Amino acid sequence: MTILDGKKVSNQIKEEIAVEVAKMRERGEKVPHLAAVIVGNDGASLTYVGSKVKSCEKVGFESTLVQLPSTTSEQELLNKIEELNKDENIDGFIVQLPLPDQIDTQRVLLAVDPDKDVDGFHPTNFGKMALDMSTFIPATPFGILELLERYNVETKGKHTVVIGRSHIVGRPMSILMGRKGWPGNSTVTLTHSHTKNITQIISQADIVISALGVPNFLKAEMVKDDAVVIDVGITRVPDDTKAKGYYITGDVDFENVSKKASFITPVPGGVGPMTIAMLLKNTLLARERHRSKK
Ligand SMILES: Nc1nc(=O)c2c([nH]1)NC[C@@H]1CN(c3ccc(C(=O)N[C@@H](CCC(=O)O)C(=O)O)cc3)C=[N+]21
Repeated sequence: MTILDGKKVSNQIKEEIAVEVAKMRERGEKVPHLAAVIVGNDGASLTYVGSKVKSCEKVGFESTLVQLPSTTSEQELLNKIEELNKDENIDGFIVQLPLPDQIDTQRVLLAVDPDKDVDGFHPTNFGKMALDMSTFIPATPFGILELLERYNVETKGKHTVVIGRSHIVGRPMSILMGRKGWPGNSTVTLTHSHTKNITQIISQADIVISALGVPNFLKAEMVKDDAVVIDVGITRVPDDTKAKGYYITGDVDFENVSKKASFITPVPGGVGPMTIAMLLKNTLLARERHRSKK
């Protein structure tokens, strides 16, 4: 069994990006600038955005954190997005999800300039991804592909079962694993809350990608021997004995599933850190594209 060490690989990727940024500086070029917009003060969202900003500093990017109150109206957020779209200094930005109820997420995602959409959530970019055109691939699926690639995991002809059809993980992952090339060329089954015989389907999977958010959902008896197991679930479980008052767990019963799997991602330290590294990679790409356009 091999652990797909997202922490380690994400640090390697950040080092590679830092080298590129240092070259940009030496050439006297502008370095990439990422902005993150967060509405409200959800604890987990603040943690993620905080680590995105910290990672920017680590690789030498410029970063801007835009914090708006939870009472922000949709129009106020759209105005902020327009400002970021027009700001020549900003190469890419993200609007952290989920957004408060008074804001229509679809309208917000449509307002982001596709050339600055480093999350890859705009329909233009999502469509390009599905059509194998060059674009920004959503960071979490991109991170999973990168892990499979760096650990030389065979995906061709394999049966990949994706659990969960969210717009930011399950849906794009199902498209990417079935694309031509590697990592891809897989036969994909996308499962969700209305899937019948889900345990039977999972038992046939060579590769399982669980993006459900239900702790301990995936148990050892559900996966076949030597399966590749990717755990995208991240749940904070309240626990008074921990310093932070909670611990983090994935969808997978790691202790037992890891005994059966050929490759497996841990939580924490798996897909999460890869997500951040790939967001930085997309931002570097955005900078390079903006430069070559001028
Ligand atoms: N517009 C937008 N883009 C996103 O990419 C996006 C988003 N909204 N909303 C929420 C999800 C979730 N997400 C994570 C990123 C890093 C970790 C991460 O680094 N996790 C650490 C643990 C961090 C902790 O202490 O909670 C780990 O797994 O090791 C987790 C989750 C990005 N998302």
